[in-house]
Amino acid sequence: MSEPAIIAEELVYRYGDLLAVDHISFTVERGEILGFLGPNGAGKSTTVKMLTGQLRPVSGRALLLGIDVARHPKQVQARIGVCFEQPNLYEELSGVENLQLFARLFGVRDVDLQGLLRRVGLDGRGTDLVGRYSKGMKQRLMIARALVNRPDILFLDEPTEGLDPTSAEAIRRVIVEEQQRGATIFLTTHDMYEADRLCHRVAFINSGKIVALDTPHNLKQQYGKRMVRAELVGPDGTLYTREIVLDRPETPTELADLLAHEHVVTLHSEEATLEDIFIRLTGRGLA
Ligand SMILES: Nc1ncnc2c1ncn2[C@@H]1O[C@H](COP(=O)(O)OP(=O)(O)OP(=O)(O)O)[C@@H](O)[C@H]1O
Repeated sequence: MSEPAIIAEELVYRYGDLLAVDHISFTVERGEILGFLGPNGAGKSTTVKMLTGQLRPVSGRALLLGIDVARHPKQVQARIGVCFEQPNLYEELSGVENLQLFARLFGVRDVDLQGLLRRVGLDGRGTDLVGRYSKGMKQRLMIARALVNRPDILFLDEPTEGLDPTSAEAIRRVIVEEQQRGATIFLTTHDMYEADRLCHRVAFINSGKIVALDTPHNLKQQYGKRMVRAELVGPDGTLYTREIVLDRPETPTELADLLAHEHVVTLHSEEATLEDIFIRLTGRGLA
């Protein structure tokens, strides 16, 4: 079996007295989509900066594709794609010129830039100056740029935030296509629905620590409550609802009573969302 795409071993980072990342360890397998979820200030960007060689950990080690990032940042950077934080595009150049510049930087020759623009929904706009692009267009160009060197690992920060639903869906499609090509995706997001849909596993990060890391399914099984919500009609004809929590010893009797003695109009099963679970684990929301 090939070695994992990412190994983080006891990573620590401080800004002065502030412990921003507190002994974080995890592994991401090749071809996996890992969601990295946490509220503002949790330490997500700082972790990514250590993984991508932009910050040197105070202690601990990051290995990408088996290479020690702090020792060989250039070697690692040639094999990854990063779309993170503030747009750093050349506004006085066109979209396609920005991509060409990046391709030259990486010594990539045979890349289909028009194809890349098409994938992020910027076909027909490649010759426009980036300075005239909207915020969402710049974001999509940054994603295209991160793909220029056909990266083995793709780091994406909130890739669909602020995009209209059609563009957001196009970007999610690109993420899945990249994964199918064999790339590993490290996806930072606040969007639990997106994480649930796209990610094989999600890590919850809070105050510089990973508080849970598992598949969305397992997290829901382990921490979430499944329930049945029934809409009922009372004797006087008014509608009311009742919730029955599943997976408890008394559940079968409660459900049988409900069906035998009440007038049930609708019956729906519901499971906890990742957001519910995050709140349960940390006492705070993701916003
Ligand atoms: N350059 C810096 N100097 C000092 N403190 C910083 C710096 N960058 C980040 N921090 C602090 O480190 C902590 C972690 O920040 P980080 O940017 O890693 O969080 P984040 O999870 O990426 O947040 P967001 O979702 O807002 O991007 C925060 O308390 C933040 O204020």
